[in-house]
Parts: sequence; structure tokens; C-alpha cells
Amino acid sequence: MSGCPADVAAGAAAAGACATADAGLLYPPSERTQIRNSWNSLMRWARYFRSREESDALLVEKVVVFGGGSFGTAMGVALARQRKNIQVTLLLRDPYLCRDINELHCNTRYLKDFVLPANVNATTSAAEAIAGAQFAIHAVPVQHTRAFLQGIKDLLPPTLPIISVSKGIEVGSGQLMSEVIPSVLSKKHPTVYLSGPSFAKEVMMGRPTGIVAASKDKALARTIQRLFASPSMRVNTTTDVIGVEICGSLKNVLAIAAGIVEGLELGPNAMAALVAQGCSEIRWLATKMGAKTATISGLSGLGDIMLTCYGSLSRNRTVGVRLGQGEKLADILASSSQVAEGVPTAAVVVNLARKYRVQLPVLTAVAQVLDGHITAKQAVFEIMNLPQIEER
Ligand SMILES: NC(=O)C1=CN([C@@H]2O[C@H](COP(=O)(O)OP(=O)(O)OC[C@H]3O[C@@H](n4cnc5c(N)ncnc54)[C@H](O)[C@@H]3O)[C@@H](O)[C@H]2O)C=CC1
Ligand SMILES: O=C(CO)COP(=O)(O)O
Repeated sequence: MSGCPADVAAGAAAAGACATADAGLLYPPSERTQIRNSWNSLMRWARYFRSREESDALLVEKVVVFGGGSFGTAMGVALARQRKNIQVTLLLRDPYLCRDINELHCNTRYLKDFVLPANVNATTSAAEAIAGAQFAIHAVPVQHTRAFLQGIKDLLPPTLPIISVSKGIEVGSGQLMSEVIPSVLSKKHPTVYLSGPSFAKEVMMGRPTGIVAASKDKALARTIQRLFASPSMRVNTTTDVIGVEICGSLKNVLAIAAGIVEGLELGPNAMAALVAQGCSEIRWLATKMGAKTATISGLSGLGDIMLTCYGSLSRNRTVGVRLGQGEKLADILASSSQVAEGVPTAAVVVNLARKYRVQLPVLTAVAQVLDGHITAKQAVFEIMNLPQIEER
């Protein structure tokens, strides 16, 4: 143990005091009364709110999941665990993975450490998967969504709500999922966009998670809130679809930058400065696109930025770490079996920045590095040498 004897003695005394004393006695009685009153009024409000909630149970028998990768499986499992009498059917392409899910109750490719509930099954038949479903969770990566939906659209009832969990912008069209889905199906197709800080593995572990359900249709967002809400999942609602979608897409690009800083071992000062700058860039572009500031500072904005930039489970961050350590993008992508949506999205962000006339130094630098024009080190050097500015 390091430190001078006086420090060690003081530390031991403090630890002893904490272990034995009533921590509340640290506060004067008037403050303690205030704290208790505030807490009690919060609990009263919660009880009142709960008593007014819709009492009719949400009757759901079947949910189909498009894409049985990490997150499609995790969100399907979250529902299946909460509602034992519903059937969750994953629509997959790989018959071997299907067999493992149906016979071994395990997604051996994406989440091999977890046992799936008995009410989760899989099929490669779209017709079988969709038949009788009341909700569809869409977890196919953004760049494959258009072709995927084109392939199944004739089987989709026009009233089947699509709950999209995919985060990114389509290369070529520059469209968000909230534009891609209606452009393939119909503008009237019921859609909800779920986003927020939610690593698949942590959802599988049943760890507390908070997400946002965004839809122009308030009643539908509320239904999806009730569908997913559980003791381990909180679901906020919003009508700010653009805000939720653009934040969810841009945070993936920022996470690549955060990974680069980590891979280059630039330290916590650099990381904090980078993430703060990235938050500003996301705010500049998102507000110009019509996002609400409450969304940007909420779960799908700041919440997901923090998770993905600092959480080692992030695939986007991992791409950045490996770039920072000197690996080539082609090698990184070839050795990874999972999607990193920030890679294609980075190219589109540059177009959006031009369209909305905002300068996004960090997010543009990520695109430059991914495109192989500059190295990660050069990008950091150039960013540090940009003109000193007034905070905005
Ligand atoms: N994994 C996570 O923690 C989270 C992921 N997301 C988002 O969810 C979406 C899906 O991500 P993951 O499940 O993690 O990806 P993944 O890489 O684990 O799985 C992707 C799934 O999509 C399927 N797929 C790929 N191309 C396809 C195509 N052309 N047609 C049909 N299916 C195809 C794959 O077979 C696989 O089942 C992404 O947009 C991601 O950003 C959102 C929140 C958390
Ligand atoms: O979106 C995510 C968590 O909210 C997952 O991020 P990655 O795709 O970078 O793993």
C-alpha cells in the first residue's frame, strides 16, 4: 500500500467512521427532514401516477423479430421473459443458427453465453414468421434494410407496427430509418423508432436499461412503452423521431473517434474534450435538422453517446480502438462478424453537414480516417491545430 502513514491512518479512521456511523447524521436535522419529505412526495406522485395508468392488459400473442443478430435477439428475449405467454419468432437467413435456437435454445453465433427462453423460436420462412404477429421488431442493419423490406413487403399486413431498433443513415439516399421504411412500405405504415443506451449483452443480462420510443403516433409510442416496460427496462416516449434517429446515428461515428483516442492512448483529458466536442457537433447538426434539445440531452442523445464512447462493448468504439492502434479498416471489418453502423454512416454525415451548412470537424475527421486519406494520428494533430474558437 502506498501513501504516508498519516494518510493511511486518516483513511482508516474515515473508513471506520463510515462503517459504523449513521451516514444521515452527517446532515443537520433540517436538511434530513427536507430530504425525507422530497423523497416521500416523489413516492406519493409515483403511486398516484401508477394508479391512473391504463389497467387493461396489453394482449399480445406473437412478436416477430427481423434479424436475429445481437440486438434483435436481446430485444426479443426482453419481451419473452416479461411476457411468458407470447411467442417471439426470430426471422433469420441461416438455417444452422435457426436449428441452434430451436433445439439448443441458444443464439450460438451472436450471444452464445445465454440460454434463450422457451417462448423464443426461429425460422427462415418470412411467411411463417410474420403470420399472426401483432408487432415486428426490425433489427436488420441499416444498409440492408431497403433490400430486406422489399423482399418481404408483400407479406406484411399494412397495420403491423414496425419497431425499428437499427441506428444509422443509408448510404446513397442519405435517409434515416424513418425515411427508408415508409419509402419501401407506405407513408401510413405504423412505425416506432426505439433507441437509447442499450448494449445487447446487458439487456440479455437483465441489467437496468433506459430507452426511448419515438413515433409521430403518440398512442402507438405509448403502446410500445407498455410492451417493453419491465422492472429492468424503462421506456420514455417522444414524438421527436428525427432527434432520436439522428442522435442514434451520429453517436456511432463519434464512438469511432472515441475509440481512436483510446487506441492512441491519448488519455482522459483528450477523451473528455473529444466527447464534449462531438456532443456539440451532434447538437449543431441535429437542431438544424429539427431535433429537440430535450432529445439531444436525453437517453437517445447524451445517454447513448456516453455508453458508446466509454463502453468497451461498443463495436463502433472497438473499430476506432483498432484504427488508433494502427490496424487497417479493411482488416478490422474482415475480422469482425458484427455490424459497426458508424462506418457507413460517417460518409453520409459529411453530406448532411454540407446540406445543413454546419462544420463538424471531429465527425468529418472520422470519415477521412475511415476513407484512408489521413491516419488517426494525423487527424488528431489537425484537429488540435484548428483555430481557437468561442464556445457555442
Ligand atoms: N448490439 C447492440 O448492442 C445494439 C444494436 N443496435 C442496432 O441494431 C441493429 C442491428 O444490430 P445487431 O443486432 O447488433 O447486429 P449484428 O451484427 O449482431 O446482427 C445483424 C443481423 O442482421 C442480419 N442481416 C445482415 N444483413 C442482412 C440482410 N441483408 N438481410 C437480412 N438480414 C441481414 C444478420 O444475419 C444478423 O442477424 C444495428 O443498426 C445496430 O446499430 C441498437 C442498439 C444496441
Ligand atoms: O447502440 C448501441 C448501444 O446503445 C450499440 O453500439 P455499438 O453498435 O457500437 O455496439
